[in-house]
Amino acid sequence: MNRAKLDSIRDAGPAILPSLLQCDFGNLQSEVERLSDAGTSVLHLDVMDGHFVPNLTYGMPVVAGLRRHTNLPLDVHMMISDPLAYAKPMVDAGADMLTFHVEAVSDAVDVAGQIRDLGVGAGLAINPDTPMSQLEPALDCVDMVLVMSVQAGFGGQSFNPVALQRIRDLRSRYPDLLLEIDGGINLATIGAARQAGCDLFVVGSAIFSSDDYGVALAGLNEAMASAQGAK
Ligand SMILES: O=C(CO)[C@H](O)[C@H](O)COP(=O)(O)O
Ligand SMILES: [Co+2]
Repeated sequence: MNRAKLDSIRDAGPAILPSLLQCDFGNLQSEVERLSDAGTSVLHLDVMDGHFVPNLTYGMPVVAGLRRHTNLPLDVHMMISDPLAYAKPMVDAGADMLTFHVEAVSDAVDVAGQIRDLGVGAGLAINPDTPMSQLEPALDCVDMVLVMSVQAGFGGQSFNPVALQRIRDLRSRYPDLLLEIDGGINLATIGAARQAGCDLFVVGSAIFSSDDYGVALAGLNEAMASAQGAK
């Protein structure tokens, strides 16, 4: 199945993952081509159910449509109340990494195991207000931790620096764990996140507010690469 793509996500790091949340959904195929031409190596897809978060985006048909038009690995951020109900349909649609929220489930170890059994990577996300202790039981059972630097649900929010200390702590305890950060990442914040030890940087507004995705990505890559103390 898709675990080879998990390796390509891991190998891509440090990398910027465009979040399609703020793209032109009327021209999705062309948006993905523009991102691909600009050097994107992994796409981040925000799935919201209007229940776990007060916002609604898209589901399997859009993921499957993207899958038909790109070979890029698809990193699916599931902001939904019942991730297991949609895990297999999402994998069948073409997801390569399924990230669920620790706040949404009662047994993250079980959910991660069931996702991995589907042949894809399992990611575990945590909102800024949730105690890190909630991650503990599952940290040895996931392929990636997504540290939210905004409250999940909307693009265009301001970066919450609590994420930096969280990344630092996780990095010092788990040198090889894939770490992703999501929310408010831009030219002013990406360097600190890299310095903290992050591998994957989800970026929405800071790319889609630009007319030229190549220029936006080049600037972000430069800011990331020049951060001191990177892993
Ligand atoms: O998960 C998300 C929101 O819950 C998005 O991935 C994130 O907000 C990206 O957008 P921006 O860079 O504008 O913050
Ligand atoms: Co996201």
